[in-house]
Amino acid sequence: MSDNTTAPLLVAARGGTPSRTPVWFMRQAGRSLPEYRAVRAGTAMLDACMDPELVCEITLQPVRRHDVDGAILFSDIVVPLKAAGVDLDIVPGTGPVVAKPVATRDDVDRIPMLEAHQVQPVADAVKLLNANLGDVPLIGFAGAPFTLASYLVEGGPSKHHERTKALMHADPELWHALLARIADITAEFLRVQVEAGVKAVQLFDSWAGALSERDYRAFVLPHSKRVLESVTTVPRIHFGVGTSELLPAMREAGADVVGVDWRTPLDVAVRRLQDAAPHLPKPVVQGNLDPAVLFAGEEAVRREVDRIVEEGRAAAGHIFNLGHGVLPDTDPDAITKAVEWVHRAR
Ligand SMILES: Cc1c2[nH]c(c1CCC(=O)O)Cc1[nH]c(c(CCC(=O)O)c1C)Cc1[nH]c(c(CCC(=O)O)c1C)Cc1[nH]c(c(C)c1CCC(=O)O)C2
Repeated sequence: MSDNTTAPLLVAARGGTPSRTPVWFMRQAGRSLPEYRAVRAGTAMLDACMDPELVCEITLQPVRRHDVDGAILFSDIVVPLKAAGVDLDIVPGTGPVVAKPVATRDDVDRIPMLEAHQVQPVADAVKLLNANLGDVPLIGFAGAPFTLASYLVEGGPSKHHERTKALMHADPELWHALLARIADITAEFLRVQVEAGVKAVQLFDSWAGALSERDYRAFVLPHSKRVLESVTTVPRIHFGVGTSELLPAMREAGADVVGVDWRTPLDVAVRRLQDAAPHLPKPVVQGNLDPAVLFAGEEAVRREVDRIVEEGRAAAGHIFNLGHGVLPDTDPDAITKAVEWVHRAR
C-alpha cells in the first residue's frame, strides 16, 4: 500500500504543488449513481453504514466512475451518535430524525460517550478501502458539534435552528455541556478513522453559516477547535455552508484547508483569510462550484471550472470541489466531465 505522499490531494492540502488540480465532490458516493441505488436496495441507510463490504463498495463507486482524486468514506454525520446509543434514524427524503430531542440537563447527561468498539465496522471498512484504493487517498469525516447539536435539539432537519439558538442563548452552561459531549464523541469517531488509516479528515459544520461570527466564536469555535486539535497526523478540512463571514474563525478553529461554498469567490476567500491572519502562511482552500451548475450543460460547467481554477491560484493550495454536496438529480456524466475538465485546466 502506498503512503500517498505524492497524491495530489494531500500535496495540495499541505500547500505544495500537485501534479494536477485535485478534485473530489462532497456527497459523490450515493445519491446520483444508479449503481449505488442498486446495491443499497433493501438496506436502511444506517445499516448500510455498519456493513464494511457495502461501505467499501459504495465508497469505491464514484472513484471508479469519475477518476476523482479523493474517496469520501460512505457514512453519515449521525453514525457515531447512533452507535453510541442515541435513538435516531435517517428517514429517506427527510434526513436524520431524533426520537427524543435534547432539551434538559438530564437529556445531555444521558447522551452516552462513544466507545471505539461500537464503530468497529467503520474501522474495518477503512482498512478494506485502503487495500483497494491504490494511490487515491481516503477522506474520513465527522459532523461538527454545532451541526450535530442542531439535529439533536431540533429533533430533525431545521430551517431556522430556533430551538438550538434558543438553548444556546437561554442556557449557555447547558449549551456548552451539550457541545462538549458531542465534541468528545466526534473526536473519538475521528480517532478511530485515523487509526484505521484515513489519509485526511473533513469536519462538516454544514449549518454553521446560520450563526453570526460573534455567536460562532462564543458558542461553537472552542468545541470545533478541540475536535480539530485532536487530529494531529493527517490534514484537516473544515467545511460549512453560508460561512462567508466565518471563514477566518473556521480557519482559527484549526483547519489546514478551509472549505468555501459557492457564494464567495476563492480569491476573495483567500484575501479574507489572509487579512484576518497576516502572520499565518497563505491559506489552502477547497471548493467551490455551485452544485446546480452541473445541471447547466457542458459549456457552462467548463466556464465555471476555468474561473474557479483561476481564482484558486490565489491560494497556497486548491482542492477542487463543489460548494456543497452533489444534488440528488445530478447526471453522473456531468460529474465525470467536470472532473475531466478540472484535470485539463492548468
Ligand atoms: C448535514 C449532513 C448529513 N449527512 C452529512 C452531512 C454533511 C454534509 C452536508 O452538508 O450535506 C454527511 C454525509 N452523508 C453521507 C455522506 C457520504 C459520502 C459522500 O459524501 O459521498 C456524507 C459525507 C451519506 C448520506 N446521508 C444520507 C444519505 C441518503 C440516504 C439514503 O440513500 O437513503 C446518504 C447517501 C442521509 C442524510 N443525512 C443527512 C442529510 C441531510 C441526509 C439527506 C436526507 C435525504 O435527502 O434523503 C445529514
